[in-house]
Amino acid sequence: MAQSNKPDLLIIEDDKGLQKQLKWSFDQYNVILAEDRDSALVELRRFQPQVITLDLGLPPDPANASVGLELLEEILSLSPTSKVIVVTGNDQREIAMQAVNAGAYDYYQKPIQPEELTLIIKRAFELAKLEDENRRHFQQQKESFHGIIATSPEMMGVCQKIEKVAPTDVSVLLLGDSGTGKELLARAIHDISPRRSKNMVAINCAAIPDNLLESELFGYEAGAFTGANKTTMGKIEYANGGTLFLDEIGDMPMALQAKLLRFLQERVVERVGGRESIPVDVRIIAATHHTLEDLVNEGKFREDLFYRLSEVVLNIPALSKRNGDVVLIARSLLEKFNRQYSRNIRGFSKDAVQAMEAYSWPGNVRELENKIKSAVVMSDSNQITAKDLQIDEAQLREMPLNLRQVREAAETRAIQRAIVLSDGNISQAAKLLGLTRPTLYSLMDKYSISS
Ligand SMILES: Nc1ncnc2c1ncn2[C@@H]1O[C@H](COP(=O)(O)OP(=O)(O)OP(=O)(O)O)[C@@H](O)[C@H]1O
Repeated sequence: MAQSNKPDLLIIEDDKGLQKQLKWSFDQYNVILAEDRDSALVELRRFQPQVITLDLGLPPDPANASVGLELLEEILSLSPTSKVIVVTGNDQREIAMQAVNAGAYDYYQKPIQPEELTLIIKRAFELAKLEDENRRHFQQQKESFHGIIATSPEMMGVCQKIEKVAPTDVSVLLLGDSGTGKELLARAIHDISPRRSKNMVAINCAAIPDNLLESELFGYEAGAFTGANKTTMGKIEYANGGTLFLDEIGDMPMALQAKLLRFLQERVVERVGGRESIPVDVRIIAATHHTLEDLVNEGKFREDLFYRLSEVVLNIPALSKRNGDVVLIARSLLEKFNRQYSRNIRGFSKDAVQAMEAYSWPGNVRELENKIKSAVVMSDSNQITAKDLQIDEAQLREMPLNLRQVREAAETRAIQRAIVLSDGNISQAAKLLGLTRPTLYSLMDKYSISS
């Protein structure tokens, strides 16, 4: 069933006639009806509506508000951000106040006038939206470090290193597969550095033909070659005072590597066809998905340049190696594309979350970005499903969902690490793990770990 982008409104009402009337009156919302406690809880879990109207007189005892008040508590504990408007009988003001005291957003006394109730509902939606935006904003500030969204220890470590290295002028080499965020990280380094008010200039050494790369980097004088009509500054000069980001440095031709090395040693550029030495002050950040040592061994990359560029090396882990990051980044991307394409998709279905966690993400964050963008544009529902993400099932990693298996794998890893860190000293390892020696021995026995 195709669903609309209308906001979900859950109406909990046991009077069939009234249900019909309300559904008809509120057609600007996606009205979900529930007639008793059980069906209300099912729909609440399914839709997590921002606004709910709750008639306190529910079966099995519609004359009494006790079932309704209990349900109100359950709703608020399951979905604390939902705005609940309680509906009571005309003579039940005291009960209505009790409900508001318990956390209901507002109350409305029967008989229902749809226009009046519409106003209260509309206000509740506006407030819910505002609160939602504030929460997301706060959450994003907490989780985003200069645009880098991360919660995994692996990426937290990278961010900490970036904070340390940024204020200095040392050359940084970022190593990681395509789409892992190398350019984003380079930008973060520039943004935190004292050079932030000057340019960060990025050049992709793999994307520019060899014969043009030199003039792109170093600039050229008028008449230096056919078509060089006027003297033009190169990227290095543009970055003066700021940062030069050399992406895919492993693809730089050997001849140019020599010229770059000379620049790094002397800190002056000579434009193509020029004689003047122009001093330039730039901080260099380079990145590659190649293993540069291999290229050095194969004679394709200069060893002396490699050492110049790699004063600090940061390894950027693949997305599949970042514990907990995929769903976090996916949520933030969903927000971004909802705004960009004026959609109102509320979240991801359970199977989408499972598929995202089990997928190997060979294209890393860029692939995640593409999949979410396409799902946001194409989805007919208010939730993104695994099918919307078009995740290739053959690429799903085996992920145990059985908690015992997960715990055992985690315990094995922690014990192995502790033993390595304490050089095989079991007393020391037990201390690190917060265990007694006999307990550690019995766990090592259980998981067949030797010291
Ligand atoms: N941790 C992250 N949080 C949010 N967005 C991210 C993150 N990492 C990467 N991205 C986004 O993913 C996309 C790809 O990142 P980026 O271009 O920095 O990767 P890259 O490693 O430089 O890729 P390539 O090697 O292919 O040039 C960008 O749109 C970037 O903003």
